[in-house]
Amino acid sequence: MVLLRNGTVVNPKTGLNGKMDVLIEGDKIVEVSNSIEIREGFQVIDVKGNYVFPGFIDLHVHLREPGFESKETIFTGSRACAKGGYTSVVCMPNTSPALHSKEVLEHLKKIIESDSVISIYPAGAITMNIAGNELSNHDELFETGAVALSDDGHTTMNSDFMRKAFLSSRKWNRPVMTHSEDHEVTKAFREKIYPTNAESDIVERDISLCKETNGILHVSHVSTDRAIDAIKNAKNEGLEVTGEAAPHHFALSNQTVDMTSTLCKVNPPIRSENDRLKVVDAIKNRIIEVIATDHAPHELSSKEKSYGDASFGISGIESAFSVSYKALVESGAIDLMHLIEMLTEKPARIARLENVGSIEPQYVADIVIADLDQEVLINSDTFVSKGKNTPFNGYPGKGDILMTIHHGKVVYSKKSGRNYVIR
Ligand SMILES: NC(=O)N[C@@H](CC(=O)O)C(=O)O
Ligand SMILES: [Zn+2]
Repeated sequence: MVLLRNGTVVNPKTGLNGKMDVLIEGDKIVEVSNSIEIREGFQVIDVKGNYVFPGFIDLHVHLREPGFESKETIFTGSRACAKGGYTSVVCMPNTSPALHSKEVLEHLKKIIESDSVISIYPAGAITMNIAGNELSNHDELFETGAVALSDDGHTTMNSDFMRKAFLSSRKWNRPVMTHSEDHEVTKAFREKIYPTNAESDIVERDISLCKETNGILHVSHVSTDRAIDAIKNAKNEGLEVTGEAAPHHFALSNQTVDMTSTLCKVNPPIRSENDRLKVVDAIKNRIIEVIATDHAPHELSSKEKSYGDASFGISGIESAFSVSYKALVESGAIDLMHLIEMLTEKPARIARLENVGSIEPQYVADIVIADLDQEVLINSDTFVSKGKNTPFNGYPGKGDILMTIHHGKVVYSKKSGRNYVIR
């Protein structure tokens, strides 16, 4: 039995916010109450002065395996997630081979079982090779454990295939997760920043297909004014449409970073201050309900190229919490409970993950302990991810992850447990 003592528990699902002890037995939480008596055989971790949250859940990460092991592996990526406070993530299918068949998903599952320190749930590809030419077998993907369908950066341009994906989403009660980018528009912008309409047009198309098919849509990394309006209207109409935002879209804008640097090259792009403020506003108003990192690790050599040739993406899982706490809570946009809801309860609900995302009896013991007084200057040299590609170097974050517990086991501890008195 492990007893987390004297911490401040913030748990959006039950509305709990206060000093509480948490008792863990094996991989489950068994008790949450004001004061739990220490009994023989308890391992006590005194977390006085620190916060206790449900383990974070990220609906959009790229862990690169199989196929791109020089960028990240399940081994390195899962440890990077643990260091960021994440205990469950949904990994995107743009691997090689793509996550488009039972065979590939089963192969990935084996790697996860042997190498991962956290829970990793795959998103299956909508089309074979995420190439947009042939549908994958959605039933087979869901039967093999996919929690969503997505072609991610390779937007499914064929509307009929998208219709089929939405019909599968309703049949399996699982979301289609879309990276919205009209390739007909962006192909003319190879050397330049992609325009907002490339995103907004596809979000509008997908919402209308979702409506027509009664599907389930989760819009990934939303970054434009018009996409947000479309999601807001869809929600008002009662459609099952949700949206997520990435830290680089609500914390950075083209006013604050050097947009010619390839470290800022990401899809969708970092946009104007007006778009950034609109994303923050949509978070405040719960039009955007989830924070997802779009963790996209790359070797630095693929960034040390001309702008047009460099890879898109930001390695974001290890900076996400400090950046989000600083940019959203310290700035006064939202309160701590709301931030934790966006990192735990809401993503659990959207991905239909059961018994995670809350600190309550019978839930899985996925827990993160944080020091919210700690300033954290983001420094990619400290990343355990293979991807050091971030525009956040030097960003003055706030809030440090001290310990991450997955299924009752400590999978990350800032100083190998020495932060705490363990008796
Ligand atoms: N988001 C990114 O900028 N990059 C993603 C791919 C993608 O979604 O386009 C990646 O896999 O690196
Ligand atoms: Zn994407």
